[in-house]
Amino acid sequence: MEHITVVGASLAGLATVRALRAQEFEGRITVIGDERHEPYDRPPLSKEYLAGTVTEEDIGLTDSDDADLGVEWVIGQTAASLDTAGKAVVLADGPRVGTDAVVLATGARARQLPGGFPQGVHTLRTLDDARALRSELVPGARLVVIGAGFIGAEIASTAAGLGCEVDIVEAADVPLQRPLGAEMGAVCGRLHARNGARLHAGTGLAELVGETRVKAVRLTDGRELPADVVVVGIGAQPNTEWLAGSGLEIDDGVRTDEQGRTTIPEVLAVGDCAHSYRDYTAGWLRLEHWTNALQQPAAAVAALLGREHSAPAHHSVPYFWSDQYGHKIQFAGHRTADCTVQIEEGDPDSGDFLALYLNSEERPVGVLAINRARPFGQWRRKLAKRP
Ligand SMILES: NC(=O)c1ccc[n+]([C@@H]2O[C@H](COP(=O)([O-])OP(=O)(O)OC[C@H]3O[C@@H](n4cnc5c(N)ncnc54)[C@H](O)[C@@H]3O)[C@@H](O)[C@H]2O)c1
Repeated sequence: MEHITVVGASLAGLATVRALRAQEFEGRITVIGDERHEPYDRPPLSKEYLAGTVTEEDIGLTDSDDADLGVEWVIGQTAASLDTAGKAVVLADGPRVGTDAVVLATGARARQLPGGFPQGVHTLRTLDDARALRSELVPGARLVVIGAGFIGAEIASTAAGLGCEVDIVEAADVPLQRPLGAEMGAVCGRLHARNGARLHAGTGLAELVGETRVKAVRLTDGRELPADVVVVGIGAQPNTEWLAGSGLEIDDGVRTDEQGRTTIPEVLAVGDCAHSYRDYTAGWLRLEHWTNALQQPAAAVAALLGREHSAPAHHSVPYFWSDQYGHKIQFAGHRTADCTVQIEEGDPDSGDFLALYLNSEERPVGVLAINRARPFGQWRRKLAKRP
């Protein structure tokens, strides 16, 4: 194998390149990325970068060691199709990048509302999105956030800290219901009220009011919330449309095994765009977590280079964290519908506690902590030891 092409120049793409060199691949590497920026870290976009406490330079992911990776960066260019038979990635403006293998690391994008919308309505996924939103979050601005998931909650928290008036609209009965369940989702929901943001749960967006510029948000329950700025944080979808016709199995992401192998040899997928069979959960999961984008590529590269036996298997426990109103929320493991929650230490209402998720056999399969990083780390390691 002489030339490997990585499509996607964000965390998973960069982690792939680093893993290729760390695992002694000495051939040519090309990285294609459609954003016009070098790889940067996304978690600060809804937190410190939005708050203005870190700069664009601070969130850059590459360091001086990366200069030695010997990579050809094709930045600001979109891959339009994958010709698996002809072994090439075809760029949107025509050129073909011939290659021996491809690692897909195209990530996901923010789900958009259908139809057009007036000015003042934002999504947040990219640095350019964050720049545009940041300029609007001035003290006293009335912000309505649609969706109280990770993005919505973090932006609400940052905006409240900047002196904005914040309303959050959540379709489910509590925020973060899918990852955390109803009981702990409600605990996270109470953080908003305690910090001056109004959470409207169990209702959705009916209409954005305003012709050229947004003025209000009309809810499905008939209420109208005045708005100077609106953020839509209603989930993400994998960037895989360009792979239609490639022969890859696509179903909410590119289907892969634990190591990122697709159904086509020499094509792998990693990070947010990969819908992988996970040994840890004995099921299919498309993880949108930073840690997965960082870790999965090393295993994928080992599989690609035929070095699985010398590289550690990728069985890591799913993990995410979120920073909201000065609270560090951390979760590891996998919540299933039959889980019950047991408070191990602290008190959920104090915003400082650790809870275990027990399956029907009373075995811990997940751990949630707010502001309890140390015991959380111990539990995370214990969960990782589970077969
Ligand atoms: N700390 C973190 O891990 C973190 C932080 C920011 C972003 N992210 C990533 O960013 C991506 C997007 O995050 P997100 O928060 O948009 O997705 P999400 O899936 O976490 O949350 C979306 C929320 O919007 C709600 N919703 C959906 N449609 C709605 C509607 N019409 N009206 C009101 N509510 C509606 C859902 O019930 C859900 O609570 C994900 O990939 C996420 O992992 C992660």
